[in-house]
Amino acid sequence: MVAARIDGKAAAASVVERVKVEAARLSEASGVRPGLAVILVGEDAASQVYVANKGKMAESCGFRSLTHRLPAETSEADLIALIEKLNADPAIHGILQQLPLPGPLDARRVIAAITPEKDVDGLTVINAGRLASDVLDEVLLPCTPAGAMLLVRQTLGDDLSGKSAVVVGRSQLVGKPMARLLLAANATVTVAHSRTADLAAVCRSADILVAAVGRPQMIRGDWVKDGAVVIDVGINRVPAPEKGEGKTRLVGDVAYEEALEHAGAITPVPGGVGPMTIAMLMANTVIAAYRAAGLPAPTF
Ligand SMILES: NC(=O)C1=CN([C@@H]2O[C@H](COP(=O)(O)OP(=O)(O)OC[C@H]3O[C@@H](n4cnc5c(N)ncnc54)[C@H](OP(=O)(O)O)[C@@H]3O)[C@@H](O)[C@H]2O)C=CC1
Ligand SMILES: Nc1nc(=O)c2c([nH]1)NC[C@@H]1CN(c3ccc(C(=O)N[C@@H](CCC(=O)O)C(=O)O)cc3)C=[N+]21
Repeated sequence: MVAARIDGKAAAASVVERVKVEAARLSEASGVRPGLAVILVGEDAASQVYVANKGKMAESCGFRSLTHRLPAETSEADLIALIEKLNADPAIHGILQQLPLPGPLDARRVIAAITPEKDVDGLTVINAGRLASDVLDEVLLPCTPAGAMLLVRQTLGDDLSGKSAVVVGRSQLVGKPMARLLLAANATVTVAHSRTADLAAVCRSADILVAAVGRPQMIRGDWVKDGAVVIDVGINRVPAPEKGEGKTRLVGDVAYEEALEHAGAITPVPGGVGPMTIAMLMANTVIAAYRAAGLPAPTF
């Protein structure tokens, strides 16, 4: 079998088209323009790229977009003071604190300062709790699992009854919320992690295999059940001497070429889940703006 390639770039473009329409509708109904504030502390190279992409995408959606770049030495008190100012600013509907934070800054305390209604990364305890408790009409979902789930639904439909899903990774940002979304769609879900015994055998049981580990090409082709849908969340930069000295390329957590021989459908890296993450951030911002205006929010 040769797998179908799941085109995350195209799916992301269609989400962004809907976001633009919904933003225009909101502006007509209430004069509100969605506002997104991104906070970047320090100089993390990868984060710089994501932040620039997010800002460009927000502007193309017609949002007000602000990026706060703070030096790595910023104190926790100053960072939290900025977040509190943004919490109180009626022109801002979404606040995204780029992670990881440098040095002594405590991500848990910083994230906790964000008002849950503006938490477009879905990382506050309140939004994690809403997802865990099926309070889905009020939740803001983490963008990456929400985007990955859209790709699953596009491939298999909305109801995953009778399907087994394996999520490799249990982070707060990706693995755990992904498992909860698959469960909400009626899949039978297993969450694997670094302490799992015989990971290859666990993966082979999956009709839907989600890799969110952060280890380049760890999941081999023969770990993939024939016909499975493979969602590769991993973004790993590896040396690419074939492109020239010192060059790098992005690979996922799945050995893509090998997995192509087994999977029914698979997301590439780049061009899979990554673009969906940014599209879902725009979707969350427009959802937060509708709710702030007291209007029923669109669903994606
Ligand atoms: N496409 C996108 O938009 C995004 C991509 N990413 C990428 O997704 C990947 C995962 O990110 P994130 O969840 O934040 O990462 P974390 O490092 O927070 O979590 C990694 C998870 O993988 C598990 N793990 C590590 N090594 C192994 C192993 N050998 N076998 C099985 N499980 C293992 C860990 O297990 P344990 O809990 O036991 O330590 C942990 O649960 C990264 O490559 C990241 O760059 C992240 C966010 C967005
Ligand atoms: N608070 C927080 N929220 C995040 O969502 C978050 C974060 N911190 N820290 C880092 C990770 C990583 N992440 C990516 C987003 C987009 C692409 C993306 O657009 N990728 C493109 C290509 C990127 C490229 O070429 O460099 C693709 O896969 O096709 C990748 C990775 C969000 N993260």
